[in-house]
Amino acid sequence: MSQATYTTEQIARAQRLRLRRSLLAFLFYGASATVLAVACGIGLFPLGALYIVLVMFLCTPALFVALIASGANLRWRDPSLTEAQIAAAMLNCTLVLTFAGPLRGIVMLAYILPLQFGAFALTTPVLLRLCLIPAAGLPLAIAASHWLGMRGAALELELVQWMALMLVLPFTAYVAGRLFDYNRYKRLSDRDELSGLYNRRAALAYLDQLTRLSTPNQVAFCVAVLDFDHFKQINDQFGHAAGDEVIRSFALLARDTLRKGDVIARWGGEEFVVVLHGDYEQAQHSIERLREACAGQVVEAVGRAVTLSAGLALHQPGESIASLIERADRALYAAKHAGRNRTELAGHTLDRRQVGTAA
Ligand SMILES: Nc1nc2c(ncn2[C@@H]2O[C@H](COP(=O)(O)OP(=O)(O)OP(=O)(O)O)[C@@H](O)[C@H]2O)c(=O)[nH]1
Repeated sequence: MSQATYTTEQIARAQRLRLRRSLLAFLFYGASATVLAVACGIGLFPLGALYIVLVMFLCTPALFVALIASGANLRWRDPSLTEAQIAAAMLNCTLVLTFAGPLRGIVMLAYILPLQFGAFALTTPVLLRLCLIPAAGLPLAIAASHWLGMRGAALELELVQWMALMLVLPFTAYVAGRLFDYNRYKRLSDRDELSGLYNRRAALAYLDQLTRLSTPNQVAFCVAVLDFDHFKQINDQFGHAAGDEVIRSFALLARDTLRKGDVIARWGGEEFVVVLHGDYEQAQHSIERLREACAGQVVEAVGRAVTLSAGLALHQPGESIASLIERADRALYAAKHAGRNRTELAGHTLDRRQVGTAA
């Protein structure tokens, strides 16, 4: 598999996610439109304004969905268009506020909602920059509504409400931005830089959690230790960068091949650990599928497939992580000895059974 091929796959996956998120905006706008329609029904929002707002509420998410579906978003610095979508939602909120009359005091709180979508995705400075829209937009909406003769509260009250909003919004932006920082830090500390997989620390934390669950409730899980065959030769023959490429393409293959819920981590060097849920048979199936997929995937940087060997161990109730890994490691050693490109099961006794062989 070439670098270009899996980059395309990654982009397609990210685009699907972005599209799903943008489609969710229809729900947000739909719910807001329903509230406004009710307000209109009881005479608190003008019908003519409702039509204008409905058109905007339909066109705005449709525009973003079209940009993402067509791939035009990929030309943006942030292809998720998160900042643009939040800005658009805030502008729409300003439009509603222009016609909100006596409802303005409560409707202005709706500025907080789009900001929350920026949590985990945008930094505090960007979120604070977005707060400039309500900071300037709300006074403009108030001025326009007074000019249109649709005033809500007394100007003094409107001013105090605006000031209160200016207190709440930057604080919300700050908290949302901190969530982004936390998320980024967590990703950096849990992930292996080269492969993008979980690192050893994250895998150990996950295993620790599982072993705690496993003892009283008998949650079955297995651990596999995987290791590329003759990887030193790959490095010696094609160079370290090509070796890195093998690791990267394997990481992508593993993500696509393993079952949902199986967790793979780069244990170190060219060694990986997979935590597999279910019993021995199911785990064995999953690892064999991965091993076979790896053996069948030509890595462009080296012009051939690179095989791997695996050792699989079923966690015994009360067993420590170190013992579990050691048993899987011993099974891996046996797989290497038995000729590589195969999976060996770690028996609870000394008896080990070969379960997969090279084609
Ligand atoms: N390119 C690259 N190579 C690495 C990395 N980490 C470890 N290696 C190399 O992986 C190789 C592992 O070699 P060995 O432990 O001898 O094992 P092997 O050649 O795979 O042989 P078997 O495991 O017995 O099949 C060494 O040459 C390491 O330098 C890495 O991040 N990138």
